[in-house]
Amino acid sequence: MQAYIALTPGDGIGPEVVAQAQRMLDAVAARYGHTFRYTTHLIGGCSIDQHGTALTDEALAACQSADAVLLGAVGGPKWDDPNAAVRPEQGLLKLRKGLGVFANLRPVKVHHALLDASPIKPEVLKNVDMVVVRELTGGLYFGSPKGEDVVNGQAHAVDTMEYTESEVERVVRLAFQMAQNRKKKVTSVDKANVLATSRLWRRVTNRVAADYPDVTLEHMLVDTASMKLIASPASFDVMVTENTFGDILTDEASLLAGSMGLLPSASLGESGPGLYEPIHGSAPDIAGKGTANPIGTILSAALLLRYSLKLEVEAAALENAVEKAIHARACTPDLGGKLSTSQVADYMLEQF
Ligand SMILES: NC(=O)C1=CN([C@@H]2O[C@H](COP(=O)(O)OP(=O)(O)OC[C@H]3O[C@@H](n4cnc5c(N)ncnc54)[C@H](O)[C@@H]3O)[C@@H](O)[C@H]2O)C=CC1
Ligand SMILES: CC(C)CC(=O)C(=O)O
Ligand SMILES: [Mg+2]
Repeated sequence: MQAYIALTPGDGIGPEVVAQAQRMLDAVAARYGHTFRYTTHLIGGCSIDQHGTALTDEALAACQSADAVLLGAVGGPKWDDPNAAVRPEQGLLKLRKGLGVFANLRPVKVHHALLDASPIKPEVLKNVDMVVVRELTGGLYFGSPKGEDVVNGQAHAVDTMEYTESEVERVVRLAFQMAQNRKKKVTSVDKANVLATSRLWRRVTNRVAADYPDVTLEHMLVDTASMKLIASPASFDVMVTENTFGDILTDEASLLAGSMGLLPSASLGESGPGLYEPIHGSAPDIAGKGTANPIGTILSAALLLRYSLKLEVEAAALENAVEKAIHARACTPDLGGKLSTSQVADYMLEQF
């Protein structure tokens, strides 16, 4: 097949990990007789430096016309001035909104060869295989009003958590559909004892659940969920939650797998290109050192093959290459290995 993939490497380790994922995609194309065409676009701090904005309309339009978008990460200390009018993260939010990708799927698996890489006891990690479905284009990151002003002579800031019924319904429905093909359990995470948005979330989830009688639904408050994720992670199958809760809970969940550098994500909408990115940020503390773990981005490329290009065999082959590398502990220092970012991909390519 012929496919057009837009690359948005971004800042910090973003370009380092996207380069390795692109090498893996090229290997897939060569082995299975596909042609992948790429364009590369600035996003985040590098776009601010060049264009004064974190994502130009032209870059967004190019991503919208692609079959899929593969992103690295945005941000870094250079652009962290609290007084700055433009921030790198605005580019990422504009891209997610512009692509309409409301559901961010973040699978969390524990590889038996990495049990010692996690601070959690091995017996607790047994049978962990879950996916967090994070709402991605609503909630606190997008609600209005948002911003700073002065009230009664005092600096004042506001962020707004808002959701409509249809925004909740579409992402919850997707979570139930995923659960039907998995262990048939949905855990909906909210803060319904305090937040109005969570009470709406819970009501809509209960209504949607009636359409999926084969799936068990449990509701869990987010504070409890953050504890259970560490205490009994194997009890989860599909966890569905709003934007901010999902953002935070998945960084926590990366500890189960062993490193922030391991977890991939796929962001999907009703139609149009999907957006694929590791769950981590631009990791300024290791940027430029060649030690970033590329696996989260390579697994994101596998999800791109699966969801956007419908190439299941190819996606599984890429995941298998990652499995082999992990099994052999051909890994970067975050997993106790000695390999560089590109050497991890070298190893996978040799086995591919
Ligand atoms: N999707 C995105 O583009 C995101 C961007 N950010 C931005 O990234 C910048 C840094 O944020 P942090 O809070 O430091 O979060 P981070 O996710 O970049 O890093 C957290 C920790 O995980 C490690 N880490 C992350 N990815 C890794 C990888 N692939 N291999 C090995 N170690 C890895 C880092 O070295 C660091 O110690 C900030 O500007 C933040 O706004 C943060 C999260 C997501
Ligand atoms: C950088 C933020 C906009 C979001 C984030 O941390 C994430 O998507 O994981
Ligand atoms: Mg995050």
